[in-house]
Amino acid sequence: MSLLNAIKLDLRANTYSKKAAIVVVMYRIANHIALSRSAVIRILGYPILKIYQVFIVWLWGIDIPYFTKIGVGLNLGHGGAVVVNSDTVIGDRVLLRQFTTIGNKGLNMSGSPVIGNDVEIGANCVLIGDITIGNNVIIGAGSVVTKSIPADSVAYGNPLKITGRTVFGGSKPAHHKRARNMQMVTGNLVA
Ligand SMILES: CC(C)(COP(=O)(O)OP(=O)(O)OC[C@H]1O[C@@H](n2cnc3c(N)ncnc32)[C@H](O)[C@@H]1OP(=O)(O)O)[C@@H](O)C(=O)NCCC(=O)NCCS
Ligand SMILES: CC(=O)OC[C@H](N)C(=O)O
Repeated sequence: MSLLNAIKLDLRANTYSKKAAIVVVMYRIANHIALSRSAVIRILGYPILKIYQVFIVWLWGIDIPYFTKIGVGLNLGHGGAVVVNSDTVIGDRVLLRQFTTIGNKGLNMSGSPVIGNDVEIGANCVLIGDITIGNNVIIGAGSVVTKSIPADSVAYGNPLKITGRTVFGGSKPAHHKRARNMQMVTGNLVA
């Protein structure tokens, strides 16, 4: 997909906060430069990487390294601080809410989460280690996730409990709208 099309999808996902929209577009451009095979693009784009590092990472505290692989339609919700290890892989249309950390289990330890498509992560979560989060997963606010979560699950808490399954009806462009329209089918989670 072209950079322009990716940016269009990112902008569409971040209508809630202009700050989030700016961050995601800046990330997308910086990521494109950082991973470019062209030395010319990497050299000419170097100042943009530094601007991203200073303004987005240091000043706004949205610590998503520009090397991190993230699919299109990343939604940063309110645009609050997050920390994501650069080894993390994030799929398409993921909602990453404020004050969440995604990373490894310790200094110099390898193994960061791989997150699928259409995943919604609640505020104040911690996802650590060599784990996989399947497609269409909802992780509740304040969860500590140290184990993989299968696709189509709702999970929350510390220790984490898988409490239901996500069933999405129809196809809607904006992920957060889609999440609101979903039905959760399980014991106490019938919506
Ligand atoms: C996980 C979640 C999607 C479940 O929503 P829901 O289906 O409407 O769940 P309910 O409110 O019916 O709660 C069902 C039970 O789970 C508990 N529960 C819900 N979310 C929880 C969470 N994140 N952590 C711990 N327990 C939770 C409720 O207290 C309730 O317990 P009870 O049966 O003992 O009363 C939602 O609670 C959540 O955490 N969303 C994240 C949203 C977010 O981050 N918002 C920030 C906005 S800025
Ligand atoms: C991004 C967005 O829709 O935010 C609304 C709400 N605070 C939430 O996080 O779901």
